[in-house]
Parts: sequence; structure tokens; C-alpha cells
Amino acid sequence: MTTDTKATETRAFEADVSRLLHMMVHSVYSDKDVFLRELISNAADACEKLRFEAVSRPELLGDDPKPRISISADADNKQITVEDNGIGMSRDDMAEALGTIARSGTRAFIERVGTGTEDTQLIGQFGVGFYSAFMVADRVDVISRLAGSDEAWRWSSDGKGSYEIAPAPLEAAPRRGTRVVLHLMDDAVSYTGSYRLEQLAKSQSGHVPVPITLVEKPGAEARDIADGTALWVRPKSEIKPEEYTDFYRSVAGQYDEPAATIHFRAEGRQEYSVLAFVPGSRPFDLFDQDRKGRMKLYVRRVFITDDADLLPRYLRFVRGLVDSADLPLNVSREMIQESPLLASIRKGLTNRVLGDLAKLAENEGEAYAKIWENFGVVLKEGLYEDYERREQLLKLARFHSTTSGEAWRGLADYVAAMKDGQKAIFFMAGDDRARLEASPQLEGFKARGIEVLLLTDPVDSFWVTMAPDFDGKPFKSVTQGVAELSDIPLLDDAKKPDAAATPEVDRFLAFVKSALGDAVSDVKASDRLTESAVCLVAPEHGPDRQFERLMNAAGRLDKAAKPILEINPRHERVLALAGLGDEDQGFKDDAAHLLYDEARVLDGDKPADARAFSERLARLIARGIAKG
Ligand SMILES: Nc1ncnc2c1ncn2[C@@H]1O[C@H](COP(=O)(O)OP(=O)(O)OP(=O)(O)O)[C@@H](O)[C@H]1O
Repeated sequence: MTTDTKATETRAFEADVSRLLHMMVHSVYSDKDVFLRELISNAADACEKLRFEAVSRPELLGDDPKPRISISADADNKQITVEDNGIGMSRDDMAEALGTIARSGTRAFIERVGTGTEDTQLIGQFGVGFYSAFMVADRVDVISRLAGSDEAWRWSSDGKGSYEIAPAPLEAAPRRGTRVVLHLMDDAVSYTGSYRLEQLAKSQSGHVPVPITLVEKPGAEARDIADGTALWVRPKSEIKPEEYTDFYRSVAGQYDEPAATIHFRAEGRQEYSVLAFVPGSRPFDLFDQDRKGRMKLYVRRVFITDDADLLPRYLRFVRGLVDSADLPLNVSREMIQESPLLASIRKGLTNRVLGDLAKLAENEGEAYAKIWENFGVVLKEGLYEDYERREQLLKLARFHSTTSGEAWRGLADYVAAMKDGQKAIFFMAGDDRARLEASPQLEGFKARGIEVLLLTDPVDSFWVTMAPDFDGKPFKSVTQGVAELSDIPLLDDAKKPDAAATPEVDRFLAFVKSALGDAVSDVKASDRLTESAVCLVAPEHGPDRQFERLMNAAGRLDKAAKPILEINPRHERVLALAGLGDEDQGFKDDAAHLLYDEARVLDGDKPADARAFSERLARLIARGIAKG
């Protein structure tokens, strides 16, 4: 890229920008108001960047040290101008920032809506930054002067594929910072109404930490409409709920109500203020690992970075900021990351967030259930990532279970409802709740009224393998090892099985084992089956069936452990097969393999060998027909 061009240059937008602009211009999105919020947010960011730079280069502030954002309306000329005295942009900055897509949110938006225009309702949710100006303007001019530079540049575009960059005379440019001039479309001229503009700026951006003034018409006096006082330094008792909501919306880029607000000031060895929110719905980038800006770090009200690890990954849904009184201002962003002060803020903040969630869980069950619904799957990552807080996180965890219906169940409630003689917290993991609920492995538990947690998030299989326990009770998969159910009475005593398997059944089990050979690691009589004839379980030690499946799918399990085939020794079909004695070996061999395949199918798998399976089935049908 050349930097010395003094003449006007026309450049094409990056392909994705053109697509985005096309969507903006043809947008059916009804809420175009967001453009102002985006421009004010950029202006405030630019002022904060300058504030940060000026810590080491105070001369950048010159005789204009106070940050300011000014909005001006000019109805006659159908213009709105948003100007700041922030960091400004060089020519290269402009071409980079206003010709490409740097914002992960904007990129995600484009991917989501593809080429269609109906989905542009999502604009409000994603926030598409600067480019949203083209929803209301058919030409946008950006005149900017980088702090400390003696050049100014003018970027201009009608949003139709290309933009121009040309040098701007200094007298027609801000002394420092950026002026964005919107040439409004006819149907957007009403935005120049001073009442509307003021309401919009106040409600969307009233709490950006930079003062905002409004000039209602050319020549009018500038009027203060927001004082730039940082909301988080004000006492809690003075802040109205709607002020928190406005602030949440601007800091989180979310446009719903926060589900929880965490506002406190830590004093003592470390002093810092925190204003953070649990969003009311899932942010679109919840699973975007690279997303920055979830928690911003300020030092004595100077914005430092949105890239500091202020919370562990499993709390990445929390949005807000920390303002430290102790961190040095002039430390590099990289060094801040290493600072022990930051580590201690991180610890204090994490404990506070989890503590507040626990209080909410106790006092406002329904509100907490909603948070869990949105973010439980992320919080559960902490169960294997944060050993120290596992107990705390287990208390926060909520599950569906065989007895909970649609309600969420906490572990304390589970433990309180455990049956006499029940030693473990039972769970079954898999991806589909309906299939889990129909699993044969659950039969013996249901028959005894034992609650089984149904774990359907992939992350579940990971944390349960770390062998946690809760309240002294281990977690145990119902698809693994011995069920140990014989000590717990059946709900319906009439169904009590005759104690042991008969010698014929034992012989039949041995026969099945030799017929199946290496396919299974063992064949055993089951005490977990009451209705079905067979099921598969994993050996006592090692991964359970679901974890094995996940590892296998990820190519991470070189050799899956062979499952154990459990056979219901009381099942009619099993008793009949066992009663066949030593005759009809071929038929019994087919039956042994079909029982194994039946167990696989019940587990959501395919028969081991599709061809052999259909041949066996065909022989069986033929035999049935022959016997009439
Ligand atoms: N008023 C301004 N002063 C200085 N730079 C600006 C200004 N407005 C926009 N920019 C530059 O343009 C870039 C793109 O702005 P846009 O609003 O599209 O995304 P963004 O602000 O980077 O996104 P995010 O809100 O996710 O940080 C900004 O990152 C910034 O570099």
C-alpha cells in the first residue's frame, strides 16, 4: 500500500463489504436507529484509544485534553455529523478500517445471512459497525486527522462498490479526530429532528464514558446531552435499572435485558470496580473462541484493553468491565496479562460471579434456570477446566433427569431424593434425550424409582470422566460396569426376579460368549434389565459408552474397549433359547449374533456386519415360516 499518494484515489471495497453494503441499502430492517449507536461507539473508542496513547505521549492531547463527541444536525442539507476529538485515522487506517471487514461480528453476520435480505433483522443483534451508516445515508464522508499528524484525509463513498480517499485541507478537517458526515436518504431526514436525535443518543449511548453534545442546527449552541460520567463509579443506590440496561446494551452489544447485573467495588489489598452482566440471551459469538472484548479492562477510567483474561473461558458469556485503581497506566498490554495484580482481580471477579450466580440460584430459581438454559453448557466446561471451583460449579449445575420432566434438577435435590442403599449419582450420557430415555440400560433404575441424570451435551462426557463426586457420592454411568442394583428394592415387589440365573441360562451365556468371540469383552447376566433382553455396557474402568463413541468419532480412540453384552436372565426369549439345550447349534449361533446386533441397535449403532445380519435374519424368518 502506498502512503505518499496525494491525489484522489478510487478503490473497490472488499467483496464482503460490497455484499454487506448491498444488504444495508436494500435492508428491510425496520430499526435503522442502530446507526447512531455504532457511530457514537466508534467515536468513544477513538477517544479512549487516544486517552491510552496519551499516557506515554501526553503531547498528543495538545491544548484539547478533554475527550468529546459532538452530534450536529442540518435538516436543510439533510445531514447528520458525528465528530470526535479522538485518535483519528491515517490514510492507511482509513483504507484498512473502512474498506474491509475487520469486525468478527460483522463477518459472522454476513455468514449468517448469506446473500438473502430477509434476515437483515439480525443487524440489530449483530451490530454491523460503521457500515450501518448506509442504512440511512446514500453518501458518507469521513474526514479524519490522526493525533500528532499534520495531514488530514477524506474518505467518501455512496456504498455502491467503491470509495474514494483524497487529502483534505487542514482547515476543513477536525484539528484532531474524526468527522463522519451522513448525507441522509429522503426517508431518513426525520433523524435530523433534535428531539429524536437527543432521545436516540441518550437511550442508546447515554453511558459511554465520553461527554456528548448536540448542535441542533447550523449556528446553534452546542448542548450537553450526556456527561460521560462512568456509570460504574456511581453508587449503586443512585443507578436506575434502565441505566444499567442502557449500559449493558452498549458494553455487551446485546439488545435484550440483562439476566443478572454484577456491580461492586473491591477494596482492601486491591481496589477495583466491576460492572458486569449476564446477558438475557445467548450472544451470537458464544462459541467463537477468538472473540475479544467480552470484558474490558480500565485503569482509573482509562480504557486499556478488551483482550485481558479477566475471567476464565467458561464464564465467557459475562460482558462488562473492570476498572482497576492499582494497575500501572503505562504498562504495555502484554505485560498487564502477566501481572500478579491481574491474576488477583481475575480470582476475585470469578469468585464474585459464581457467588452471585449461586445466590440467584437459591433466591430466584426461575431466573437462574433461564441463565442455565442459555449458558449451562458453557459453565459446565468449568467442571473439568477449573478443578479448584468444581464443587462450587457442581452446586450451580442443573440437569434433566428421568424423573424431572422439563424442570431442571440440582445435585443437592438429587442427593436428597436418593434411595436407601443407593451409593452413586447415576447418569446416562448421549446426544438425544428421547433415545436416552428409551434406553434398555435404564430399565432396572426406573423399576426401582432411581433417578438417572440425562446428560445430552457433548461436554458432559468430559467432566464426568474426571471422576468428580458430589457430597461424597461418586458419579456413575448406567452404561458402565456393574449396576449394583440388587440392594435396592423394586417399586413393584411382585416383579422381583428369582434370585440367580438358572444353570441353563448360565450355559447359554457361556455359549453366546464363545459364539461372539472377540466382538465383546464379556457376556453377563444383567440386573439392570427388566423389559429388554439385552444391552451393552462398558467395562467398569475406562470411558463409558458415550465417551467411547465421542472419542471414536473424533478419531481419538485407537482401539475402542470391547463392550460387555448384558443379557436379561429372566427374559422369555432368553429362557426359551437357554432351554434349547445342545441341539440346534446353528440356530443358537444366529440367535447369539442377533442378540448382540439388537443391543447395538438399541444403543444407536448399526449391526456389526450388515450382510451377516441380514443373512441371519433371513434364516430366522425362513425357519419361522417352515415351522408354520
Ligand atoms: N470515529 C472513529 N475514529 C477512529 N477510527 C474509527 C472511527 N470510526 C471507525 N473507525 C475505525 O474503523 C474501524 C471499523 O469500525 P466498525 O464500527 O466497522 O468496527 P469496530 O468498531 O472495529 O468493531 P467493534 O465494535 O467490534 O470493535 C474501527 O475499528 C476503527 O479502526
